[in-house]
Amino acid sequence: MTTELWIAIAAIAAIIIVLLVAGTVLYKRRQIRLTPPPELEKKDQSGGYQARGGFSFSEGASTALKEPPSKEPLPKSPLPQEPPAREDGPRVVEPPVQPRERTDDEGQPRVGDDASVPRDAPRKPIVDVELPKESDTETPAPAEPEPEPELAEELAEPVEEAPVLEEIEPTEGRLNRLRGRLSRSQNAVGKSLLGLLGGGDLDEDSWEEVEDTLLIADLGSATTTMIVERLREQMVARAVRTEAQAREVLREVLVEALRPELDRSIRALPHADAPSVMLVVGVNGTGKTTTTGKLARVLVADGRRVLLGAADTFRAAAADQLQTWGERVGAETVRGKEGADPASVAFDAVSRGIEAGVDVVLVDTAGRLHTKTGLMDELGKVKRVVEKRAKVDEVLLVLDATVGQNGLNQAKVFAEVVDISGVVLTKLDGTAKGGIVFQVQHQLGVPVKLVGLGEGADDLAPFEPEAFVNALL
Ligand SMILES: Nc1nc2c(ncn2[C@@H]2O[C@H](COP(=O)(O)OP(=O)(O)OP(=O)(O)O)[C@@H](O)[C@H]2O)c(=O)[nH]1
Repeated sequence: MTTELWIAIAAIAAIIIVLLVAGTVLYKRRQIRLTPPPELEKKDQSGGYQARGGFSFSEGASTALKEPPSKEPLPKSPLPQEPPAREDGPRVVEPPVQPRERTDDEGQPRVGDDASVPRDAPRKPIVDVELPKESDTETPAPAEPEPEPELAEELAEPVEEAPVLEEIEPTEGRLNRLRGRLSRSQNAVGKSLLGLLGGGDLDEDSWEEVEDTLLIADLGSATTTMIVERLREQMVARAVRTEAQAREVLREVLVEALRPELDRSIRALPHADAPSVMLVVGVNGTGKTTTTGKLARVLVADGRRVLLGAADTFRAAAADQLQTWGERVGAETVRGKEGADPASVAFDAVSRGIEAGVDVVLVDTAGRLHTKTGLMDELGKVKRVVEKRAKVDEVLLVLDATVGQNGLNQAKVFAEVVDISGVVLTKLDGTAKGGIVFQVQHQLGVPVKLVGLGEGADDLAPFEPEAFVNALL
């Protein structure tokens, strides 16, 4: 072999070595390799959902008050009239407005379902009993013999005790107290994300797993794609090399996806000449009545005078339930007869609220609505009619976090019917799919303002993106 040939072989070998080195360097630059921190950090396993503040209330845009109700009769929904009292003893009166046949699809009706019998059927007629005149009460009734003492005890009507006003838990730092509730359900998502992003090389398979984790947590495909793209982009741009850096990027990307800049204050502050008016809407069973009650407590604790309107007239128990919530904090409840026009009850409640000079009127509406037209008629009318008396400042849509995509589809229909201004995500304590928060905001275009984290009276907290993500991670 000649010297030239040896030189040529050596040159080729040198070129191959240079190419190999350059290739490896380029590959390593593109590859995200995370090195674990030198010492394993001892982390608070409970999630650490730390609330920085309490509930934030604001005043809605200025309101144009109309004339008092006597001057402005309701065009379409006259208030249910009491039948005139008759002198000839007790009689049976049919309810003034017959409730329509409603579907009750295991308590979770879906938009578009056909009508069927509601869960509370059959309904009892209302017995109208003539009240004794004042003069009658003074003369003892002679006919009935005195019952035996023990029997008298049994027959005695239970004495209605004045409701005892409850202590309301301070609203400040409420998320902090409820931290365990949220973290129990959300931990799985956070842990698997950190597990994926915190260990070794991030190849295509790892990113697919990240995507799957987000999808399983109910973030939806659009939000998932957006988050994964942003994560990849940020990890490369910031040359992330350690687990701590990865955690920080993940935290920032998730917070950003929750749009912390949105106004999440509850428009509950009164106007100069009228109370603030809030409608609580949503499919039945999502927690509307409970949320209305919890919100009333928060407002009372904040020193506000609250009036409740039980416009869910399809189920007598719903009005009872709301009234009980009101009594527990000393708030008056305006209710109509079962099956009455929800719009007229809502109108009545707002009128009463103006008359009584309260700060805020919370109206609980019915969600047992099955066709979009029915929903439009019902809910649209409630809002229109109420606005004859005062401006509606806030329409809160209550959404059950455990229901997932179906619940979101229903929510979209509500959002098309009334302009919702905020979402309350309930039952976040009972699901590992808290990712619905991301989707709700993305798809409905309104902020999640409150979260329900339990069945307890004070298990309602303001939603704070940063606190939520911190708990997640
Ligand atoms: N775990 C949990 N349960 C909740 C939460 N919010 C409400 N609930 C429960 O959900 C159930 C339904 O709540 P309601 O307030 O009656 O629901 P609704 O939407 O008013 O229902 P209808 O009156 O039938 O229209 C009740 O058992 C509540 O205690 C929450 O944040 N967490």
